[in-house]
Formats: sequence, C-alpha cells, structure tokens
Amino acid sequence: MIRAHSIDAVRAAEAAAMAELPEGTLMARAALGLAEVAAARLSDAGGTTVVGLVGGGDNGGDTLYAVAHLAEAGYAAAVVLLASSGRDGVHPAGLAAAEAAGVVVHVAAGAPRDPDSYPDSTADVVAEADLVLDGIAGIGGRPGLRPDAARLVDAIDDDAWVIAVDVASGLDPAGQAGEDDAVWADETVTFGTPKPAHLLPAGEGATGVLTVVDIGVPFDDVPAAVERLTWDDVAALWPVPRASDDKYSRGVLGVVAGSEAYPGAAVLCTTAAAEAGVGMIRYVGTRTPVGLVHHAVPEAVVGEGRVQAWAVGPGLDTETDHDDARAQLDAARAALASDLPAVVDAGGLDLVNGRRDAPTVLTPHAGELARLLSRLDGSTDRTKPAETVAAGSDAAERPVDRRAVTVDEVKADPLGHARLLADLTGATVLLKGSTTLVVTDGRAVRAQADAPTWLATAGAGDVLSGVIGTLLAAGLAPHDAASLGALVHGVAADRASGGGPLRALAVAHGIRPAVRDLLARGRSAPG
Ligand SMILES: NC(=O)C1=CN([C@@H]2O[C@H](COP(=O)(O)OP(=O)(O)OC[C@H]3O[C@@H](n4cnc5c(N)ncnc54)[C@H](O)[C@@H]3O)[C@@H](O)[C@H]2O)[C@@H](O)CC1
Ligand SMILES: Nc1ncnc2c1ncn2[C@@H]1O[C@H](COP(=O)(O)OP(=O)(O)O)[C@@H](O)[C@H]1O
Ligand SMILES: [K+]
Repeated sequence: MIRAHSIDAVRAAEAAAMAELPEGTLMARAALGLAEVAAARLSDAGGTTVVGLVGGGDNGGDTLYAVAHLAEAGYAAAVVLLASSGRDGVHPAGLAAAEAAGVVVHVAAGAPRDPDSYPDSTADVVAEADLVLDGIAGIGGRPGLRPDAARLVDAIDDDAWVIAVDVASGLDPAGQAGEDDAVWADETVTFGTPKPAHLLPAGEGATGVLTVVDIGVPFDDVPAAVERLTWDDVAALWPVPRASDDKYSRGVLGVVAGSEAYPGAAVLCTTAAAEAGVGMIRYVGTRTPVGLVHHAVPEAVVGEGRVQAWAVGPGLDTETDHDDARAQLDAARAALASDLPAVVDAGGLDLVNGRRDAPTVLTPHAGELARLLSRLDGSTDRTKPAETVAAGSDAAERPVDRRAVTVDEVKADPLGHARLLADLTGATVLLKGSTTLVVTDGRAVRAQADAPTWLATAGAGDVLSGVIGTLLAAGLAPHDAASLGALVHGVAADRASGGGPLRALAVAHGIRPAVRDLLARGRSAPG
C-alpha cells in the first residue's frame, strides 16, 4: 500500500525527528537523495547540464544543496533564484554551499508579478538544461505560479527531464485545488512519505513518476490521509475459497440490472461477477436482458432468492412502467431497503434517498455525483468556497438559494464532492475517473489509478459493479471492496487494452486472469 500523509502530519513528524538530530540533518539527507536520483537520470540520458529553480523556502534550500552535490560530481550546474526571492531571500547556507561547489548563480530580474518586465537571460539558462530541478516551492507552496516563476518554467526545454523537488510547484500540496498552473514534472522526488497531491486527481498529472527518498523520519505509525492499494495488496484482501466453503458460504450476489432500453448492462455486470469468482448470481430483470443473461452467463440463476449482497442499477431504467419493469424496480427498491450490503450504480443512484444502514457503495461518475448531490442536498452552498457566500455584505446576508451542483464543480473538486455525498448518505462513495476515489467517513481516502484511459468506454462501469458486488457478497467491507474492485478492474483493463482500444466486455473477461495473476504474485512474494 502506498500511503500519503497530510502536510500537518509531515511537519509534525519532521519536527519531532529534527528535535533529536543536529540542525540541518534532514535537509542534508533530502538533498543527497535528490542529487543521487538526479545524477542517475543524467547518466541514463547522457545529460551534462543541470539547472535548479530556487524559491525562498526550504524547498529551495534542498535544491541548492543538491545542485552543489551535482557540481561536485562534475556536472555543469547552475541555479536561477526567483526574482521574488533574490540572493537575500534564499536559504543562506544552501546558497553558500552551491557557490563553494562552483555552481553558477543567476538571479532572475524583473518584478515578480509583472510578466512583461523581464529581460531574457535567465530564461536562456533554463532552456539549456538537460535536467531541471524545480525547487520553487514544496509543502509550503500555494496553488498556481507567480509570473516570475511561470516565466522560468515556460522556458524549460521539452526534452529536459524535470524533477519536482518534494512537490511540483504550483500544486496545492494537500491535493484539493487544481493543477492548471503548475510545473508538469517528469518525476517528483519526495522526502519521507508521499504527500496527498501525489496521489489525488488534482496533483497526480503534474507529479509524474513518484520517487520517495528516505530521510529517516518514521511514518509507519502516523495515520495516512490518502492510500493507494498496489498489486501486492491483492492477495491479502481477495476472498479465496476455503476447503469448507460452498457456493452459498462464498457469497451469493443479487443483480438488479439491465432493462429493455439497456439490456447489455445486465450481461456486463453478471459476466464480471462470474469472472470475479462469485459463489452464485441471482439475476432479476425484464424479458430481453433475462434472455441475454441466460445465453451469456449460463452460471447465473434467474429470479429472486436469498443473497448475501446486491448490485443494483447498471442499465436500470427508472422511467418505464410496463409490468415487467415495475416488478424489477420494486426488487431494486426492496434491495436498497434491505439490511444487506449493496453496490449502487447508474439508474440505482436515482433510487437513493438518503442514508442506508447496511454497508453501501455508491459508484457515480462526475455527472451522476452532481445529479445526486443536487437532489439530496438542500444546502449545496457547502460545496462552494466560503468567500463566495461571505463576500460583500449583500451576499453575506442573502439566504443562499438552493442550486444544482454542476459537473464542472465536481471536476474542479472531486474529493470535496465525494466527501459531501459520503457525509449525506453514510455510504462509501466511489467516484469514477482516471483516478478513482473511494471515500468512507473515518477512513483514509483511497485513490486508485490503475486503468488506461481507454477504459473510459460505455459499459465499463457495469463491469465494475459486478466486481464490487462479488467482493461485498464475500463479506469485504465497502471501503476495501470498492478500492480493491477498482484496482482489479483497472488491471484487467490495462491487460486487455495492451495499449490499444478496449471494449467493456473484454474488461469483464480480463477479470479472471487478472485476479489469478495478482493472487499468484502474492503467493510468490517474500514473507
Ligand atoms: N520540514 C522539514 O523537516 C524538511 C523540509 N524539507 C523541505 O522543505 C520544504 C518546505 O519548506 P518551506 O516550509 O520553507 O516552504 P516551501 O519552500 O515549500 O515554500 C515556501 C516558499 O515558496 C514560495 N512560494 C509558495 N508558493 C509559491 C508559488 N505558488 N509560486 C512561487 N513561489 C511560491 C514562498 O513565497 C516561499 O518562498 C519541503 O517541501 C521540503 O522540500 C526538506 O529539507 C526535508 C526536511
Ligand atoms: N480518463 C480515464 N482513464 C481511465 N479510466 C477512466 C477514465 N474515465 C473513466 N474511467 C473509468 O471508466 C469507467 C467508466 O464507467 P461509467 O462512466 O460508469 O461507464 P458506464 O456507465 O458506461 O458503464 C469507470 O471505471 C471509470 O473509473
Ligand atoms: K518543488
């Protein structure tokens, strides 16, 4: 499992470690580890020139010391100090070490906030680099880049290898705010532990490959803010049948999915459950999907009966009212009203009216989340930054109108909106996307990014429901079922894609070999 810690937790752990160590020890370790990674990348690429972009905090200090090491190792090394920092505003001992090592020190000219006030010479220095170390800001950074920083970042050559020091500058280190105006790094070298921005949608793209340097600060006992399951976690979590098991004890999944309008969803969901190794499937649907399920998934039993968990909603049509469909909708409502675990997707989300006491996973995409929040939450201003309500005496006093949450708002703050739905419903919320978020009250957020972008294809979500339903039926808690389901779904998609186009049925058929190989990995892992 990859674990990321909140910025407050990082500062507290580092302060505790620093109190026991001679001053400067942690920065020295961070800089040495950073320099080793940078030297390896330069050597791999046959590069000779390194430039550090240096801001006014300790992130700039790390960078100055690292560039000093690289100069001592024989690389052509320079730093550009930001105009807003200048010589007096950067880490003094780091600057002295860099100068002593022969690093060429440039100070960017111009006014920090005026993009038109710069001569070009420091941008030219940046443009020459084979490797750039972004030491503008780390965990003390605010979202966005000031013009003096943005101008240097713009000058980086497309072929240069860009290493963000600790956190790509311009990101919100906590991973809440977006990443439009940030350094887009090829690699981030972080210290001690990953930070939330490295794993969350708002920061992951700009982070690039993540490399963690150990600086001797222990984090094992510090609660994580964000987690990511890895391939090596699957064997410990996946329900493997014991000798004493039978199909019922392994878990029967009830599937209420598909409709005359969307019959294929029933096939995808039940196929995925069968491929994930469910004990048994009981399928409830209308005439056309029943026929298709009979044909495609002969293992499935049609009709209601005892189940251990429900998958409700893929392809469910909540608008029709012929008898067959009404009976299916009644079954869906009864499943949601039951005290059994349930995964609820697509049409099923339209039947959610608040809290369910039983273990529940809601699996909206951004559009479904926006719709559900708009319907459930009478005070959607909670999703707005406070100042939009408070700014201006008029606005502050006017009661906030109930208004719809938009898809764009969800995309701008996916985690905040997933949390809001988890608060409103008490359920585990799995928000789909290229990074899938799993939010449960009281647990660290899980952020899974296992899938190729080809997975954004119709029907892929129906497959996910079948996998998560299987895991719930086997007794997994919603948080594990959702995140493990997302991982396996993503791995199956990745293998089925092989770098090319993907169809949802191929993802479903990829679940069985993906699980088999992930379990084999666990058996061969040491310990
Ligand atoms: N706390 C510790 O124990 C350790 C900290 N280390 C380093 O120290 C960093 C934290 O240092 P600080 O707390 O001094 O803060 P930072 O250096 O991360 O950020 C503060 C500086 O960045 C500037 N800045 C912030 N946002 C900016 C933006 N969007 N655009 C341009 N400039 C911006 C600020 O004006 C200030 O000069 C860590 O990220 C890590 O690199 C390491 O040396 C390891 C040990
Ligand atoms: N850009 C992307 N990269 C990787 N996976 C994605 C991306 N966008 C969406 N996905 C995944 O594809 C699946 C789409 O599900 P969904 O939107 O419910 O489709 P449908 O309702 O048609 O089945 C989800 O698992 C989601 O996480
Ligand atoms: K940085």
